[in-house]
Amino acid sequence: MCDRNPGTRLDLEWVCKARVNTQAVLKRAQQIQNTKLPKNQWQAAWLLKALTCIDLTTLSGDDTPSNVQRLCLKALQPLRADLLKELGMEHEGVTTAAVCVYPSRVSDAVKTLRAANSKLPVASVATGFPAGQTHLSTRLDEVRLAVADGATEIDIVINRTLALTGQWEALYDEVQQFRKACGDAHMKSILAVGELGNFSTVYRASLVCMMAGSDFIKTSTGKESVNATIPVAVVMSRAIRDYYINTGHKVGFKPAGGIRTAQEALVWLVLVKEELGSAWLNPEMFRIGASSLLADIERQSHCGLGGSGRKNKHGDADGCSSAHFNRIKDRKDVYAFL
Ligand SMILES: O=C[C@H](O)COP(=O)(O)O
Repeated sequence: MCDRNPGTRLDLEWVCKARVNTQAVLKRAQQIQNTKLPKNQWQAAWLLKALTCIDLTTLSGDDTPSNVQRLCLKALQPLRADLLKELGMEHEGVTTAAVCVYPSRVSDAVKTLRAANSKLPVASVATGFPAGQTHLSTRLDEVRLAVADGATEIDIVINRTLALTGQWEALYDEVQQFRKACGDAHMKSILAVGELGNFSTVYRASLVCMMAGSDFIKTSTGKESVNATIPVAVVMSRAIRDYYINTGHKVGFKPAGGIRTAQEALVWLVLVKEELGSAWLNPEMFRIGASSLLADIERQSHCGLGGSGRKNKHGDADGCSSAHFNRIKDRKDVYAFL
């Protein structure tokens, strides 16, 4: 990950005066959703970009060492070898950005990745995920234990009660303590936007989390009834942009929850490119938290490369003729531009 956000003092005047124009946000979100998505030779490159920004996640009550191991191995080899070869990326070490698990599964992930000689980051959710309704001392211990087990990224959930009741100083103080407990581990702050009521509260909570030193702000846990949406992402991106303009510190953005299709992933890339710019379009500054997006990206990459996802009578994947290879040979360059 890139340079850390050191945070700033709590600027309560900025936080309290901030108002979000709902109609303007919805209009902008609509424009982004109507943007023409990349097709043909560009699409595979964009999908590859999306794939490298995924925090490949499993957050289930029935997680076990073996399904975490499988998740890690998938994160290390997220795309079929033949598809990578078609993209000319077979020697580039393409992986997802990180794996993301519950605190009690961190050691399983670390063990698997170490055995594979990989430095892929392990992210742990923490602070009473998903609700955040445990005592502060318990939430802080959870962060410290996950770091001690080898997590290098911590996805904390914020205390929604404090945000909903406008206790910004208390929220700032808690998030600062989480950041301290993280030590060198990078901290992503989950706002759980589906529970924050309105866009102004989302914007204010985003500012407070960034002022308290969050390295990323993240939309959702994936467990609320409303998770990552484009309008809320417009609001959070504007907060990131405003914070950057005012402080010079870049904070990353992580939509998460309910992102399941390659098409949706492309819209998220468009949003980041349009609202934050290309400097954010990389795993250092942008992540997609997702448990089941990868399968569709793999499927669509194959289709985007001319395959139908079916095998022909010789058992080869459709659409992988040598003429086809020639048509796509510049995709590696395309990828480099994104
Ligand atoms: O942080 C990541 C989310 O929990 C993933 O949500 P999802 O299972 O809806 O993809």
